[in-house]
Amino acid sequence: MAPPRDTSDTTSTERVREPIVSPYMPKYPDPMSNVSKFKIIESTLREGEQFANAFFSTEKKVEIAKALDEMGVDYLELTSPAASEQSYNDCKTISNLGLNAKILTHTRCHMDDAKLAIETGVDGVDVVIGTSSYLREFSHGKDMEYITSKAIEVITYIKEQGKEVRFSTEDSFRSDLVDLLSIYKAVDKIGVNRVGIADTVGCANPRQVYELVRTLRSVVNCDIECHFHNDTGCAIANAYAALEAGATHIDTSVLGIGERNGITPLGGLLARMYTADKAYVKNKYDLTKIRDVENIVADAVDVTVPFNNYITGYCAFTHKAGIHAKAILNNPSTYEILDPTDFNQSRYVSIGHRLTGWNAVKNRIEQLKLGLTDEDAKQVTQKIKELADIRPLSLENVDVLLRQYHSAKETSSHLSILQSVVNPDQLA
Ligand SMILES: CC(=O)SCCNC(=O)CCNC(=O)[C@H](O)C(C)(C)COP(=O)(O)OP(=O)(O)OC[C@H]1O[C@@H](n2cnc3c(N)ncnc32)[C@H](O)[C@@H]1OP(=O)(O)O
Ligand SMILES: O=C(O)CCC(=O)C(=O)O
Ligand SMILES: [Zn+2]
Repeated sequence: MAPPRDTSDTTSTERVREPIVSPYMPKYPDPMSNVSKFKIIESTLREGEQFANAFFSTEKKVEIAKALDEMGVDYLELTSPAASEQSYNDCKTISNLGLNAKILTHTRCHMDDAKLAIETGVDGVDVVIGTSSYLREFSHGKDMEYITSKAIEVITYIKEQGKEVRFSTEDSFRSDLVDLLSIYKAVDKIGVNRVGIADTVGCANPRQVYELVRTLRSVVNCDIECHFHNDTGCAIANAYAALEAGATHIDTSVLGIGERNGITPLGGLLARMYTADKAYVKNKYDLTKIRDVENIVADAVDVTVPFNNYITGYCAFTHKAGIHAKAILNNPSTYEILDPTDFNQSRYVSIGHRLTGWNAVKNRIEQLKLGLTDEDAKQVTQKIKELADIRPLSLENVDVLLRQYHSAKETSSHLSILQSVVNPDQLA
């Protein structure tokens, strides 16, 4: 049994933890799995610009690019230079910042776009074209034969310019498997750096992702990038399944912003991967910067960080029910898989409500150094519950109650103590 821990401060983040051995990790690691050596292609400045609210000035793009670079993301993907003159200039500006992250831009499978991309000085080009029957018929109108020969022409050109190149099939999960494997094989043969799988409409589930990536892994030698939309809530799980199956790169955006309801969020992916390989994630990425990056982006696109956001949601590390609170105060690992201190976040134990328990209240009494007994803690807990049945209490309300109980105890007989403490209206 784990020994009890120091429980002194409900907001303290300085606690020693047991090493966490996840029961879900395979006993014998799969050599094809990349959960311990993945790379992040951060696409806030490409996919994120496709979010309905997004308008990024050059200055804002530079600020976001620098913040993501400081966090340690491997790549930054930028909007196509074909989109507008400013987009073209922004590719140049960000390529010239001298960041550690490699700079990519994202283009159609077209020579004109590829040439523009090269002009901007990016490190690499992410080329994409739809292969599903929907997109072949209603988007670009090209058949697989045309797509394959155009892909070979564009990839060859980009490689000749000494740049990194990735070829991706849009709407991969609604594309024909034979078509997919044949085109990936063809581009792998001519030395593409990565192939990409895209769940453009967010229809895939983790099992389908695992199967497709595993199959592809046995067909190509190059790296495999994956891009998941979140329409049906699987974007993080799909990214994880892809890495387990052998994908090497995952696309993210800050807060998941993108077309419709977006893609795999950077913070959510890091939370998931931290659980799988804490050392890799902590050493590679500066997790303490997640909140700052999210605030910059939330502010830029005029949204608030969701209350239940991974890591940074306002209640992500708040424990409420009495049973949870007691155990958390003894050992945070009981109800936390993420250590808030690793993310520069604080843990809170909420006590001003009807679900509270005397152990949590006792912890607060100790913090306030009121020197009450366990019996006192139990009695005052009952009073908190009584008041909180009418409305929740703030921590300040609870503190007033505890201090009043403490002074009443010093001056009154035991039985009158609880009658002398405030009623909820006085706590307002
Ligand atoms: C799933 C994704 O998110 S993919 C990335 C999406 N990103 C963007 O669209 C970037 C922003 N886009 C733009 O600024 C514009 O759409 C541009 C500059 C790319 C093209 O603009 P326009 O020339 O006015 O064409 P429009 O947007 O109406 O239609 C897209 C054109 O690209 C073609 N096209 C679409 N996808 C591809 C592709 N992957 N490869 C090659 N051509 C393509 C279409 O056939 C169509 O060509 P058309 O002019 O012969 O009809
Ligand atoms: O280039 C890619 O792989 C992904 C393009 C995209 O945004 C999508 O298909 O949703
Ligand atoms: Zn997308």
